[in-house]
Amino acid sequence: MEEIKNPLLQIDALCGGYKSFNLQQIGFTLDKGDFAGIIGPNGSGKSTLVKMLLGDLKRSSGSMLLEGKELSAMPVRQKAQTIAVVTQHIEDTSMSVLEYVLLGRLPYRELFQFFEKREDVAKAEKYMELTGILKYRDQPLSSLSGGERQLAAMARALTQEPKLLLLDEPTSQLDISHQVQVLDLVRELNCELGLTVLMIIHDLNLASSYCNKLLLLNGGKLHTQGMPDEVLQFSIIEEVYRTVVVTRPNPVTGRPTVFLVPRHQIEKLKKERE
Ligand SMILES: Nc1ncnc2c1ncn2[C@@H]1O[C@H](COP(=O)(O)OP(=O)(O)OP(=O)(O)O)[C@@H](O)[C@H]1O
Repeated sequence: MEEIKNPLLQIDALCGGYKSFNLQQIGFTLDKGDFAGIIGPNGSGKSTLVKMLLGDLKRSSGSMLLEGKELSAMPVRQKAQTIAVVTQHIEDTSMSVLEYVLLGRLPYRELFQFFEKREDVAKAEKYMELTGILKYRDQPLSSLSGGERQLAAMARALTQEPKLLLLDEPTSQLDISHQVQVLDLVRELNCELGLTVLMIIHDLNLASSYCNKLLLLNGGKLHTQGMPDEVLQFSIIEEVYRTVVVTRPNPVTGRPTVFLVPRHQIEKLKKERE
């Protein structure tokens, strides 16, 4: 029986960017419940694509539909309730962690509502607990480490209870245990609540372990898209990243794992490939 698809985000022939760099004819669909990863070398256009989805950067052509409606025509408040984003650059503010996380509830405030409701605080505390930062509730955000701030930003985005969660390198400053903790949490929300996730991630092995769909960008173009084992093939990675790699299935998950090959070992690999 064919799987029933339920598209949340449909991107078609998307073009645009900066004077010296353009996204070219980007097209992909995210179905509800997808956990998709945007991968690609430095400067390939990953952040440019996310900025365009957020409306921070104008496209020159193409369409972006969210639940069938053009994103740019969506009222700001509705967009803010639907899409949440965690970027790498997190404010260095003296507001408390709770106050910061509560910003996620702003799109839900009613006119003339000056204070958050008790249910908003309960939601903020729930996601602070889940991200492991509830213990810093009343501390200034600026007193947290870079990784802890990243967790606070994640709690703020989840407090927004969006349909689409955009993550720009959510694990870049986290140690391996926090990387797994955060991605496990995102996966739980993805599986249990059907939250659709689109995440920029450099670590190909984390991308492989968590994502069901990968979008590989190269020079502003979508080079390959598909399931991890369709995208993370050594010939594709070598062409796009211009470095020698070996791929093997992860012994536990069966998903492809990418191993780097240092230059002094390349001769050995060449012989094996002969
Ligand atoms: N504000 C800007 N003005 C002009 N050019 C920019 C701007 N931001 C990015 N670019 C250029 O656009 C190209 C793509 O950048 P982008 O940040 O989208 O890449 P990326 O894939 O996210 O890279 P990285 O992995 O290094 O974060 C780069 O060549 C970059 O120099």
